[in-house]
Amino acid sequence: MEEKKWKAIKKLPKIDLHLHLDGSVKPGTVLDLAKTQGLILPGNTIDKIRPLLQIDENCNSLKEYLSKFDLVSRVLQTSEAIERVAFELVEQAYSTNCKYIEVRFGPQLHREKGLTVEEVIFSVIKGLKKGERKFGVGANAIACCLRHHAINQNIEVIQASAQFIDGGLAGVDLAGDEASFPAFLFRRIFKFADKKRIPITIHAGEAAGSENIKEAVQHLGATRIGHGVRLREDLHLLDYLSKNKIPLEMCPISNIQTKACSGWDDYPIREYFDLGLMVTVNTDNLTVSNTNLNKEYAMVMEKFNFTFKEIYQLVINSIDAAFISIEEKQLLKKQCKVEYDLISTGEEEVVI
Ligand SMILES: O=c1[nH]cnc2c1ncn2[C@@H]1O[C@H](CO)[C@@H](O)[C@H]1O
Ligand SMILES: [Zn+2]
Repeated sequence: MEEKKWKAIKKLPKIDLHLHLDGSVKPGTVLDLAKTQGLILPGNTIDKIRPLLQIDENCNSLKEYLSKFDLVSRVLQTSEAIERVAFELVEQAYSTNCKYIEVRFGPQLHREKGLTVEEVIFSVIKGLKKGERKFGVGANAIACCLRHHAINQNIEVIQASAQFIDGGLAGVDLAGDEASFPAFLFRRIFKFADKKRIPITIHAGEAAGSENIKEAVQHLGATRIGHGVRLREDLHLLDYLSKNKIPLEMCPISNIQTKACSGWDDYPIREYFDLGLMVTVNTDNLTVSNTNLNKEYAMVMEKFNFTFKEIYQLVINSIDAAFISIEEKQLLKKQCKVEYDLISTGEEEVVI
């Protein structure tokens, strides 16, 4: 990419709405945590541990991608560790000039040493808020139900989440192996979340077809869709999402790695944007996908010829899609506009 454009992308104020905590732990922190916890990992240098946490170009499916979360999970079983990685995630966001993040995690995945669901959520929020204060990056949590977990485990997540709503938790999600567990299996769980008035986003149309997106918006109460790459399989549904401004949290680099489509040439982000869908750009997992928000935006600009003005529209879409109040959105928009005006003429061109 041209140096001038890359500089502009780095300076662009950005938002990340789809970012997993466990998939974004720095390799050095994994080593550090293992050392303090007295755990022996299959590698004791960053060079040895990084490939065990990161997907390579041979990844063939979401299922394979998800296997990269096993190792990191071993060090994320204490309140201190969880709080630390949440704090560091805000710091990582700050380093790419990201102004607001929503961080998702599966509370049930951090209970091997006896933490309660509430304690896990509390630790994540504590770390995020500490980071928010230090780096000036807004940060809220999203609790994930897992597709392979029992109903009562997922109900527990919703129940606990309800206690933290407006106290640092912005919503709930459904994550995990989409190909093996279709969305309709989770109606009861998300009816319950809806009843508790918790905002809902659902991973759908990533490793399975558009029927999961339909189910998510029609029956699970989703007001946002995680990925939604396969929405184009159902044009009627596409029209519905477009008319109702239901945002897609697209994660380009991860979507290519998990084979949500056959490759960059086949990635529908430009098509969706032009059709008026509320497209947003996100990272998914900083470590597993070896990505950051600058890389994601640069990729979109380069591969799909987005002008700088269109790129900024993607940022505005993210603010509109965020699970925050109208006042908070207005504040973020003001903050972003000031920085955007410094790097753009307002036309297609970029000025630095
Ligand atoms: O792209 C994805 N699709 C579906 N599930 C995912 C993705 N990335 C991560 N997770 C799952 O969400 C859990 C909580 O963060 C992770 O442990 C992983 O299993
Ligand atoms: Zn995800």
